[in-house]
Amino acid sequence: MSVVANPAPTGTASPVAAPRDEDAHVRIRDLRVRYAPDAPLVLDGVDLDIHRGEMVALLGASGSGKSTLMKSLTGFAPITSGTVRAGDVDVAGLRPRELRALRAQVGQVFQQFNLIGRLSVLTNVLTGSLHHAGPVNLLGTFRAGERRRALELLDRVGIGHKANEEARSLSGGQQQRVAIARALMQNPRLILADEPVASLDPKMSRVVLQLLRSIAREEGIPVLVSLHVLPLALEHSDRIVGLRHGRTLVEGRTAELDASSLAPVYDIEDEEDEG
Ligand SMILES: Nc1ncnc2c1ncn2[C@@H]1O[C@H](COP(=O)(O)OP(=O)(O)OP(=O)(O)O)[C@@H](O)[C@H]1O
Repeated sequence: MSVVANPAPTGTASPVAAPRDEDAHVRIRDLRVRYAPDAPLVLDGVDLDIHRGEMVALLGASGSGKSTLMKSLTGFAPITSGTVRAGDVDVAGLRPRELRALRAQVGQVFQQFNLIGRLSVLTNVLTGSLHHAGPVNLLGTFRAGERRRALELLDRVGIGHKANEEARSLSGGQQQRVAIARALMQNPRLILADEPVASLDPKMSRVVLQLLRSIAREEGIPVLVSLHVLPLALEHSDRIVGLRHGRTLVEGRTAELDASSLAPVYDIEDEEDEG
């Protein structure tokens, strides 16, 4: 179970300890990250658990460390101290080959979709399987089983009828669903979605977030999603973690949080006081 943080008084934000479950798929403990030896800490003692079947929303002002926290799970951020575990893998100190294997198991979804626009929707989804394969001719050599699976996934995200269209001809919301199908094509053990709805209108944002949450629930894949819009986090997550200046300011079950308990995450006056 989790606790609702008592938002720290102005200027004294502090991490909040919540009871931890040793079975969590993701277990981050006391993570500190700095990008260069003399640079300031970007993450300063962050703990995070994500369980199977759970969608956790990451909130925080620009620069609070959300992307860095996600990158720590795929070895793209330097782990200065602390532990980062994904499944049974300790991310710090992995060799390049081990890192590639880890990344193959993590589905990633980004704000800008990152599709190959001139290729078909189906081929874009199929590229998700390349994480587990050697170099392949993108246009010809996917196996029939992979094509079937890609079509199933396109149906799963609601755009099977678009399979043969060029990716660039789709709307933003449809492209993001292609990106999610591509992530699922990896058979991921974890999905990281870094501001996946920042380029979408409110209606499409809801569609995409509902889809991610249903994937978490129905496939049991843990999902970590960073968001900028507080009501979306309150509507579409099981748990919320609010970062501020690289520290956990608020953490709790979404059902136990509301806009006022999360407001300090974005408290601008607080920043001015600290300056
Ligand atoms: N590769 C890097 N090298 C040096 N500094 C970095 C690097 N990546 C991020 N930072 C710094 O780390 C801090 C946190 O950045 P990060 O992107 O993690 O924040 P964020 O909360 O995701 O922000 P946003 O919401 O704007 O994407 C920022 O001060 C940023 O400049």
